[in-house]
Amino acid sequence: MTIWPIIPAAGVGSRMQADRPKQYLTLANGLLIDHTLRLLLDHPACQQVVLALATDDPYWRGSEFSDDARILRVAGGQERCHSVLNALNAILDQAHDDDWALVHDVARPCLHHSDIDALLAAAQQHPQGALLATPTRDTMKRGNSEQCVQHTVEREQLWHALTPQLFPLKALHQALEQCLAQQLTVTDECSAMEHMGWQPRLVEGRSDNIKITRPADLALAEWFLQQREAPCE
Ligand SMILES: Nc1ccn([C@@H]2O[C@H](COP(=O)(O)OP(=O)(O)OP(=O)(O)O)[C@@H](O)[C@H]2O)c(=O)n1
Ligand SMILES: C[C@](O)(CO)[C@H](O)COP(=O)(O)O
Repeated sequence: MTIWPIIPAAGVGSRMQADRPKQYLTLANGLLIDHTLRLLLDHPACQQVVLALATDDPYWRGSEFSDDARILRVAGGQERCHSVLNALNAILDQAHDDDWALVHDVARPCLHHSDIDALLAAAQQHPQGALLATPTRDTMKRGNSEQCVQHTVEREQLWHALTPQLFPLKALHQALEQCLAQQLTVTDECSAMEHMGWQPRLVEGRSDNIKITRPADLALAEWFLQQREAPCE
């Protein structure tokens, strides 16, 4: 059984409002993309990485991993789900039936190996796959188009989906293909598996595994990354 790490990194980072895609911003003395690549490649289960990059990405050559043979580059797609499907298509003929895909956003550089280990352990016990998630802490509201409260959402068993998400590779490929053929909205791999009737395991992950999305996320991520280098680490 092989784990295939897939990193969707072909986004433009529009919500970040920066002069370049957010994965190429510098945090804690390194490119965001390099922090994410390094943490995955340093994990024993990740011998190589399938990296989906924008076809016109001029920044990749600035990565310290741009010549790293452990990275298989594939063309990203219009949306995140298309980038992930392109990555799966690129490796499908090499994959065995018992291989798994571990999909992790490049925009989540603060991931810890302990969470990867917990996810791998959970998936060994749960054939329908698993994803890192954190329980919601706040009272949740559903708003309307006027940004007024429609109702309070029951928060019992309400989770924030994170990444990595870990699924049998060929099942994920089939699920994504079917969802995209039906033009279903798929914002994470778990959504596609749910459409197939699967019930993946929720694995509680660290709340510092944030997705860098908006400018305010940068300072927090910088601090988290600096803590990783703290002597006690
Ligand atoms: N066509 C796309 C869009 C997004 N992603 C990746 O999917 C992850 C999560 O997406 P998001 O945080 O939304 O990144 P962006 O799409 O770049 O951000 P925005 O929505 O603000 O433009 C990111 O690592 C991003 O690079 C991708 O590989 N291909
Ligand atoms: C995959 C994800 O990070 C899980 O929370 C999230 O769905 C990505 O969403 P985005 O809009 O592509 O950032």
